[in-house]
Amino acid sequence: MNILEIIKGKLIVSCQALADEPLHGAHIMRKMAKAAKEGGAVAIRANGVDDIIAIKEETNLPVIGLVKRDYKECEVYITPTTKEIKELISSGCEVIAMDATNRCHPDNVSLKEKLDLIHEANLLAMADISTYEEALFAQSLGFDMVSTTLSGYTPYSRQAEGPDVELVAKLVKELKIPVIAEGKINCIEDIKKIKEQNPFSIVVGSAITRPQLITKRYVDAYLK
Ligand SMILES: CC(=O)N[C@H](C=O)[C@@H](O)[C@H](O)[C@H](O)COP(=O)(O)O
Repeated sequence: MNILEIIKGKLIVSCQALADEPLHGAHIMRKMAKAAKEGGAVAIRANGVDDIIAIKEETNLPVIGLVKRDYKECEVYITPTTKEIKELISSGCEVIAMDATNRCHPDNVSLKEKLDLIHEANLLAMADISTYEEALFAQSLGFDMVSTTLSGYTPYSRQAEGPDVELVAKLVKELKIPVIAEGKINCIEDIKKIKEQNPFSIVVGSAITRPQLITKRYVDAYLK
């Protein structure tokens, strides 16, 4: 079965912890992914080659891979250059997720050239976008799917708590390629609202795999 068939109508869990987060480390992310699989996740979104290899070894689930890396004077950090794409191609992931926002990338390589690199390796490409226009552009370039990952994380996109339900709805209506709903889906109510828009699949991250943020929500609710 190809990955699109596997993820259609199902939950993907993002298992990520950066170096400054308590759960950082491939030995922990592999267990997080194992727990997600036991709970019914059909694929994992993961950051960095070490985590991807460990997660694949532990779960054998399809992986949407990315490499988060900061470059000087550049806001783009999700698979920002061809260097990260090449790392991911050798990682064993099935899909490569990359920033497809309308911002300057650290290298002078166009999104189209990066996309071609992914397709030449026989992998699928996910465009992480923040607006409707960026999604349309990604589709016109030939990306295999778009994800609303970056809504709220670019200065010009919607800034609000909770998932961007409106963007998901508009993308599902207007786009021909699969639309993945991702970002700020923090509770069961959010899942219900998003599901009504009929996205191709849903990604949940922090609400499942970042216990420091989960704890904070409970602490805040208790202290308020
Ligand atoms: C904005 C950004 O850098 N998002 C990252 C993308 O890979 C991850 O840190 C998120 O956890 C993921 O998108 C899932 O979203 P949420 O954790 O809100 O469920």
